[in-house]
Amino acid sequence: MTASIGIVGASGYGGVELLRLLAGHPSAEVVVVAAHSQAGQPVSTLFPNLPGDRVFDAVDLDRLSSLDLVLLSTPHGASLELGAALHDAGTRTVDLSGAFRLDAEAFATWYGEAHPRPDLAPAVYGLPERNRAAVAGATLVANPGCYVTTVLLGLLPLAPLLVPGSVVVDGKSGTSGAGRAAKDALHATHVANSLTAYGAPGHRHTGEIEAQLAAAGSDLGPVSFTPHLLPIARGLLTTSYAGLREDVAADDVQQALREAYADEPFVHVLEPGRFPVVKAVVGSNACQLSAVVDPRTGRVTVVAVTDNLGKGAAGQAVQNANLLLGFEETTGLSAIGMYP
Ligand SMILES: NC(=O)C1=CN([C@@H]2O[C@H](COP(=O)(O)OP(=O)(O)OC[C@H]3O[C@@H](n4cnc5c(N)ncnc54)[C@H](OP(=O)(O)O)[C@@H]3O)[C@@H](O)[C@H]2O)C=CC1
Ligand SMILES: CC(=O)N[C@@H](CCC(=O)OP(=O)(O)O)C(=O)O
Repeated sequence: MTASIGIVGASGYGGVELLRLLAGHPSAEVVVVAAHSQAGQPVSTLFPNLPGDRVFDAVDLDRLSSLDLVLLSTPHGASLELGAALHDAGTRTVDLSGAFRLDAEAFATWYGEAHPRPDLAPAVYGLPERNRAAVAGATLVANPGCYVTTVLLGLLPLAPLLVPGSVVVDGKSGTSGAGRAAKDALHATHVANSLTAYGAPGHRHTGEIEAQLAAAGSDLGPVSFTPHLLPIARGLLTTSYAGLREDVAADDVQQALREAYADEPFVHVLEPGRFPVVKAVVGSNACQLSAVVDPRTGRVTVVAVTDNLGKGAAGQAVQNANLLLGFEETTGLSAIGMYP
């Protein structure tokens, strides 16, 4: 079977990565590449890695709802509208934005606006390593945030071992995490040879991390999260610190991680003392992580890396699409990272 796929937001960074990945997918045909301001423009003008004469389509909901699956790689405002309409039409949809990741109350807190469709908030949370059965049966899937994916893959297996209120997360992202729209702070002259923090306290991903830890049965209370902007195009590294409960040994930490990911194709646990490298996962759907326990402080430090456009966005969206369409979960995602 070949599935007909539509991408909305194809002219953005998530969109171009979806196009790249799906070009290598044996059972998916991308029949709609919809954009907003770029509709009518040749794809290759924006994205030289996609030569040819294909032109960005305009958004046509009737056309989209006739497809096997739609990927929304749009700002959350557009996703709120399109995701709800596609859900109501019964069209399987993966939304890469934050529109449907939180319940309505948390959405209002972290996004500063009322959710227009509380009945869809939250949709099925598309972290396959935790939720693959629910994803497979869903109509609307909320793809997790890039920082959140990276943090959760490290913290979720350890959550029962941690002290509530003790979680501190430091995240660092390449500039493609902010999307294609030119922003002064992302200009090469600001970013190159530099490093800065932003958005703390109160970055939206804080609420998503807290909600997912609680949904997994480990309400660890408020989390401190500070993101930083790395002078690289893509790739993301998170360092999470948390206090360990009194009777937890360093071996318990390693065992929890190994057990959680023994059979996972995309999550690789490194031995303690080996730290993951961003470059090793760029271009792939992988997450690499490792944890070390400091007996002096009683805290664990978990370091994890992903490609923000891979496992942090488009790669994970393809993984979710495979589950929704009944394909092998890894289809089209076999590329390993580029190194050096
Ligand atoms: N970049 C990343 O690493 C990650 C991004 N995300 C999320 O994925 C989504 C896409 O991000 P990203 O690709 O980086 O963003 P970009 O800014 O690069 O792209 C946004 C896309 O949305 C389109 N768009 C804007 N407004 C509308 C609208 N009203 N209707 C239809 N399409 C619209 C744009 O079209 P046009 O250019 O033609 O105007 C463009 O194709 C966002 O919600 C983002 O938060 C999630 C995880 C990681
Ligand atoms: C570098 C950079 O600016 N990163 C973005 C990543 C967030 C993102 O992409 O948003 P969602 O995953 O929630 O949709 C930011 O911090 O806002």
